Amino acid sequence: MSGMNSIYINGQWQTGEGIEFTSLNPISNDVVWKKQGASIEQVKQAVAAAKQAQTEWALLGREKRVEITQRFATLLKENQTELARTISDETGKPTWEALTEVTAMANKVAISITAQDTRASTGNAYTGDNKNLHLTHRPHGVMAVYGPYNFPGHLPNGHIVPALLAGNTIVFKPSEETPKTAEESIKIWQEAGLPKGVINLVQGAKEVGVALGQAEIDGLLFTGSSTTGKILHKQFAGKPEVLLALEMGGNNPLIVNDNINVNNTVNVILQSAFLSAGQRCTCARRLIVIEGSNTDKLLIALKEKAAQLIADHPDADPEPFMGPVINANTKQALLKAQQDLIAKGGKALLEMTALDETSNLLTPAILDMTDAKDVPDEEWFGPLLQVYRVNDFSMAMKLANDTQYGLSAGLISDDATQQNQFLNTIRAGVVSINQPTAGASSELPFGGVGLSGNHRASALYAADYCAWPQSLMRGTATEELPTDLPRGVRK
Ligand SMILES: NC(=O)c1ccc[n+]([C@@H]2O[C@H](COP(=O)([O-])OP(=O)(O)OC[C@H]3O[C@@H](n4cnc5c(N)ncnc54)[C@H](O)[C@@H]3O)[C@@H](O)[C@H]2O)c1
Ligand SMILES: O=CCC[C@H](NC(=O)CCC(=O)O)C(=O)O
Repeated sequence: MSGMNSIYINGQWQTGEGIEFTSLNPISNDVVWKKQGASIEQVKQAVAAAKQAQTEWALLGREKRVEITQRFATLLKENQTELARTISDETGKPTWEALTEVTAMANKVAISITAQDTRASTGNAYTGDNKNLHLTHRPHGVMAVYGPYNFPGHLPNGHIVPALLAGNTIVFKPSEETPKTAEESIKIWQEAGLPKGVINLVQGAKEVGVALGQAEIDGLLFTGSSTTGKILHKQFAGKPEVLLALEMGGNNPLIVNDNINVNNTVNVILQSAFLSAGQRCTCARRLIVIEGSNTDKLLIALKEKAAQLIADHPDADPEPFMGPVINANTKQALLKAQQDLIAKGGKALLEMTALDETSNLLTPAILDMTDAKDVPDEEWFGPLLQVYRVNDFSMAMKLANDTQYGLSAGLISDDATQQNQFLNTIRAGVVSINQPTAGASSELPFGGVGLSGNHRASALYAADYCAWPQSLMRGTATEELPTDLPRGVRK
């Protein structure tokens, strides 16, 4: 494979014939990857190759598909150091965190196999007594998978593995920020023995995403921003035959009761808000504190410990808590968002600053927005936490649900009544009690309501959107067919 090959179609690496683009290390600004993306014609070829390969892949049988995905998991473990290095190079994530991402990718295989067995079996899934009834699940066909930059390995993998197990073929369009991670992941699939055409890779920015959405695909599995998700949703209106799964962002609330252990609570808040420099879709964006004797103590301790979080390059010594944000535009947008929020009446308990001119390392921001006016209901994807002080739990719940999104939400409280009310009334797909909001489990469904998703949850439930159920009512021999109609026939 020559160095400039960037596109993988029908088992062959090719030079891209589209727009050249670059992925930069977000700390050093060194070039990590620079190649041409796919042309519209290459996108069409990738979809055609996936279509061509699909029937044979589905007929190969589940056992063989399981075997190949398991080999992929083994190879991920064998290559974890190199793949984690690339993830860190492209995203700036600490090495420890990039390694957990590769582990999550490998673990996804066993979880997806079990999920498929229990939720969308390709055998007979009917469990009743009627011998004539059968239930199985069939693949959709060609699935387009769109990835975000924040988990460039794990999140696309969470669509790809279950889709392949179900017998679909894939055209993968990764984030333009993280092409090298995608390239290396595809090479691992290649080594795992995936037949040609079963997985195809088209690199590029938005224009490649648009072209893929206009091609003859049977499903589109998207993880990314609500802005892009809404565009795709409009684009697929009137196309019920295309499966659309949207995993999008959130403006996630975290409620904290007053009667809590301050030190431990601070740790949960920091993990919720600033893990991955706030670049997790489940990160808490709004901290809602119920006023009481601990409030001032909690906010002072939060500010002090947040100021001690180390933002540095992936293998710095001492080890960093977090890395940079993804690029210079995002860094500037976050600094501007902070200014705008302060202009709306926010008070900086801890101000976000750029650590230097050239890298995209930012320190965390904690803004008290209690007296601010007209605060937009927006997701700022970075280390920016808004604080709201409220008088009681019912005000906290009202504010928590005052969002068009509904991805994650958390409560820190030992009060059983509050816990119960929270669970019964919070509008969010991924909820936590006395646990960080970020770090959701792959062993549960993962997805949001409102603007955060379209009710096609991923992780454990990805098996559901990767296949459609086929119900069969099977009679015995034609000889056994009824000799007459049961009623309504003139004799
Ligand atoms: N709910 C989840 O599971 C989840 C997980 C991770 C990230 N996210 C969200 O993703 C966002 C960060 O990721 P991002 O910035 O890479 O998202 P993004 O929406 O900018 O990009 C996602 C993908 O869509 C492509 N794309 C962009 N515009 C397009 C268009 N008009 N048509 C077709 N494709 C297009 C991009 O090239 C990329 O591959 C955050 O909002 C975060 O909350 C959600
Ligand atoms: O950035 C969005 C994903 C964040 C991550 N969630 C998961 O990994 C869900 C589980 C899965 O998809 O397997 C998190 O909550 O940290």
